[in-house]
Amino acid sequence: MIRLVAGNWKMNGSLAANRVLLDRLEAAPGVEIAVCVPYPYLAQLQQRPAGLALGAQDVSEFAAGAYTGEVSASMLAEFGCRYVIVGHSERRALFGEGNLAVGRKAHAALAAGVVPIVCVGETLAERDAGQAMEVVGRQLAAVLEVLGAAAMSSVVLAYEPVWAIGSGRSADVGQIAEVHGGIRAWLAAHGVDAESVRTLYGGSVKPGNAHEIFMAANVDGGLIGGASLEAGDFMAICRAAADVA
Ligand SMILES: O=C(CO)COP(=O)(O)O
Repeated sequence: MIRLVAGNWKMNGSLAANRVLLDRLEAAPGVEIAVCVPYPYLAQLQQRPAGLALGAQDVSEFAAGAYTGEVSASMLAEFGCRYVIVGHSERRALFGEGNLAVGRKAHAALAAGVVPIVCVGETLAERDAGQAMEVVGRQLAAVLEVLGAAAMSSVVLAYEPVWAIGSGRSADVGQIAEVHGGIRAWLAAHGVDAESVRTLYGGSVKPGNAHEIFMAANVDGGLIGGASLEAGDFMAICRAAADVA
C-alpha cells in the first residue's frame, strides 16, 4: 500500500510562516503527503499545493451542540480534512484524554468521512517495565470496543513511543519493527483486516533516519512533528518514503 507521511504541526505556525512553508511543499510521486494543522489555519490551507492532503490534530467526540470550544468532525470535513489525529500522547498526557474518549473521537471522525490517525504508544517507564505491547494493546482495545472490527480497518494507526517524541531519540529499527509487527498481529487476532490498516511510526523522524525507519517491516509511513516545520526536511522525509515504496 502507498505510504503516508503526515506532518503534525502541533501548536506552531502563523499566517506568514505557513505561507513560506507551503510555498516549499509539493506532492511527490509514490507517497501520500498530509499536513495536520491547527484549526484556525484550515481556512488558509484551502490554498495549498496540489496533491497535499489536509488534516487536523483533534476532534470532538460529539456531533454538534453545547460543547464550548469543541470542533466537530463534520466541520473538519467541510474544510476538506481527509485526516484527523486522535489520541496523540500530548492530548492523553496533558489534557486527560482516556482510551475510550480516543475511541469515541475516532468514531466521530469516521461518521463524518474523516479518517482518524489513532496514536498509540508507551512511556519510557512502561517500556522499561517490558509493557510496551501490553500498553499499546490496551489502547487499541478501547478503540476496537467503540468502533468494532469492520470500522477499525478504516483507521490509520500511528505508533508513537512517548519517549521518542520531540526528544531527538527515535526508537531503533528493531523496536519499531517489533511493535509494528505486534500491532499487525494484535489486529488480526481481534478480527480486524490487519493488512488494510496503515500503521505509521512517529517520534524524532528526521531526514537522516527516515529511510531505515520506512524500510522496517510493517511501517507504512510516518507522523512527523518537528521536522514537518522545515520544508526541506519534510520533503526529504517524504521522498525517503517514496523511495522505499
Ligand atoms: O509527536 C510527533 C508527531 O505526532 C512526533 O514529534 P517529533 O517528530 O517532533 O518527535
